[in-house]
Amino acid sequence: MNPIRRALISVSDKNGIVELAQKLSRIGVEIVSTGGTRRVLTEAGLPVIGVSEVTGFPEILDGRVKTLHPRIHAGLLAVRDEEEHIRQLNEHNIPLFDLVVVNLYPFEETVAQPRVTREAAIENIDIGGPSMVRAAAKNHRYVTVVVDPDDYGTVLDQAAQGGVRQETRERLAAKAFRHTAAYDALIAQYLTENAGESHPEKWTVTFNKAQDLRYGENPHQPAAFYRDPLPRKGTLAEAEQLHGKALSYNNINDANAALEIVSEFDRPAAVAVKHMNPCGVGVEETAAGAFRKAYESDPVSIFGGIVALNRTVDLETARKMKEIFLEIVLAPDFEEEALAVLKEKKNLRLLRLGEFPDERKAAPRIQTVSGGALIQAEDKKRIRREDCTVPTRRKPTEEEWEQLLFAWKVVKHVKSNAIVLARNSRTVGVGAGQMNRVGAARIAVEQAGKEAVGSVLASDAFFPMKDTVETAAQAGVTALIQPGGSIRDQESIDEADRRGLAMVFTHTRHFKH
Ligand SMILES: NC(=O)c1ncn([C@@H]2O[C@H](COP(=O)(O)O)[C@@H](O)[C@H]2O)c1NC=O
Repeated sequence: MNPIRRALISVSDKNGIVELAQKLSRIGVEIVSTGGTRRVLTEAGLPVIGVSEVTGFPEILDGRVKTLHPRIHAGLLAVRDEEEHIRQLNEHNIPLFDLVVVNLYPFEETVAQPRVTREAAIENIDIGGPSMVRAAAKNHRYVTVVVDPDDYGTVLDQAAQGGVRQETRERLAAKAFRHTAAYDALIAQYLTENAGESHPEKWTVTFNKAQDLRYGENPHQPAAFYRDPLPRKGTLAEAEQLHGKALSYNNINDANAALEIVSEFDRPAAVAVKHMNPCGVGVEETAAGAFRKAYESDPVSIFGGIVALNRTVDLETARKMKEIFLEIVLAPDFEEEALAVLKEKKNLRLLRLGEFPDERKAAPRIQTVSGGALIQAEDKKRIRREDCTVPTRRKPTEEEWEQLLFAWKVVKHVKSNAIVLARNSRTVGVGAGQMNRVGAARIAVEQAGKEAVGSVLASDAFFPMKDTVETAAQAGVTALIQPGGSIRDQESIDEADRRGLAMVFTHTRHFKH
């Protein structure tokens, strides 16, 4: 147990600080503070020593230098069991600090503001605060460090009982280093993004915990959801849950997949997702029409699915949704009557995105692997008709072009190897995550059944052989879209020509694993 005799308090966010200082003062703790903090405490009638009185030096450079002084840092870092350290402190008349209470300049809040200037951001980089926190945390054998008001109570209780326990000091030191590491990571992230660097030599992003989850992908896997400290409008992490049970790990993952797919479309679109793959996607003139199409795509798989819309959910759509069992409905907004209808379903989770920006900031994709991490840019590439070439004799009709580009947007989000069959702006068959391409095609064709006739087929990567063209043709598919680029492209082109199919090359691959 380490008794608290002297505390160094320097906080930007002054909430709760007067109460803490009052209680410390009551148990006989001497308080030393920086300018603004001292003023607040003095105004509350507390006896406080100014940092300048300890350092014998004024706070200068608009506060850029206040606690950065040997008379502060020696008092934090001295090893108290080392005679020589104590002798040196005595020689220079340096006081020891037993407790450091610091919260830092609000860098996160500053850069979260919409039109923050670089100057404002830089001025909110705290230097003296993290130095004190790190010094105290390093020397936690003797010093207690507090960076979070949630810990005031524990420290006060223990201080009142004679001193702060070792395990508390260790826990608070770890928390302090997490705090300064996250603080610096955000500064590094801000400056790195501003410098336009995408894959720097060190990867130092930080996330704040949004919520604990009951478990991860399976009940024996502990899990939590973390959010980017910077506001990313229109993202899942920013969505507001309006109703229903708490989200699970799999819910969040699936909802994210649904959001990514529905964001591809400018026209009203609805997407139903199961296990990270779309089981139904529909585009129509209205939200209700889009949802009806997504439902008709695969009325079996949508059961227990996650549905995302890129338009406000209206009463008509809500009524249709209510007829089936869904886990989540995610949309930019809900009309009041629609909300009332959907809320009748006790467990249905309703997520409001607020806005639905056309171009969201691409977030890097991080995949941990044994001993490391793979980091890549998000696949934000969108294909336009002008990007494509048509190697077959027959060119797609206007209707086929529309359906091919629709299917292409969907196949981009299906796990590889991926094949999507579409007709009338809705999916009719999805073959996902197969180990060979023709296998995915067969699944999609089988699922489509009669609806394969007159449909189009999209493939996320090139045809290594002509077998997918054969499978498609036999099922009644009339046009195909694929990246092209196989050394055996000509065989697929010849096969398509022989059967009168139109084929489009996008020259872009959309693997998704
Ligand atoms: N420069 C310094 O020596 C310094 N020492 C402490 N600070 C910060 O100043 C803030 C408190 O200032 P004040 O008590 O004057 O309101 C705290 O967020 C603290 O982390 C400093 N400010 C920035 O680096």
